[in-house]
Amino acid sequence: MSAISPLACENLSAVYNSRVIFHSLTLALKPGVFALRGPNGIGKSTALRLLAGAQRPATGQIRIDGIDLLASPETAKRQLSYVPDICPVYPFMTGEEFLRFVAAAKQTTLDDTVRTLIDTFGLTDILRTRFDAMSFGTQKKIMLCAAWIGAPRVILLDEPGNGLDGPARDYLARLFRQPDQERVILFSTHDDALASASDAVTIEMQSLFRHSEPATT
Ligand SMILES: Nc1ncnc2c1ncn2[C@@H]1O[C@H](COP(=O)(O)OP(=O)(O)OP(=O)(O)O)[C@@H](O)[C@H]1O
Repeated sequence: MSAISPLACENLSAVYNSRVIFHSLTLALKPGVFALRGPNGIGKSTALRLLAGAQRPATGQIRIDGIDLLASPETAKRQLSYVPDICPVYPFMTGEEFLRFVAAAKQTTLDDTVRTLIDTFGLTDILRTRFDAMSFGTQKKIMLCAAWIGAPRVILLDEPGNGLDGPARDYLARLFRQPDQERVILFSTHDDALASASDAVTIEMQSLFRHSEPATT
């Protein structure tokens, strides 16, 4: 196993319109599955957006598999997948087109792992449907399948159980339980059942702030 932490950050801070949401957020995760927990407004979604490179931190450093995400975003993002809670909609694409688009962007193909995910989520027939004709939960399942494309070392999921039916949530928990010696999965959730069924290590958001209390709403 590589000694480099797949996901690490130091002194991250997030500021919206000069309001500090948090600062000094620091972590270094070994491979495993981690549930990011904390009250509404503490900054879980914001932290995941920063770690995914979808939003620039006001200060701090992020390393994906040892690569500086802010200095070398394209290289770092090859080892990273991120599924936000509200997924961006690709109205004119079918599910299959979207998955192939992501695979092409990652210079790979849809491997057996992804095909198994598609099959188990029951998506095979609906892959020919356009996004704008899919339910929220179906869109979410396709985005989750996309997260596994290219076997990234870091998968960041914001409330991955939201919108999923019971069997799909159970499957997600089973998927999280599969040991992977190389990968970090970090997901935020308010769903106690998903957190415990997935055997995830709980990370309280509060514990990541080194020097001060975060702002909450
Ligand atoms: N785009 C934005 N502009 C201004 N403020 C924002 C923005 N996004 C989030 N915030 C604020 O940042 C704080 C943290 O929000 P965030 O969504 O990261 O929290 P959270 O822990 O994920 O909350 P929840 O559990 O409700 O999903 C909140 O006070 C929120 O109002």
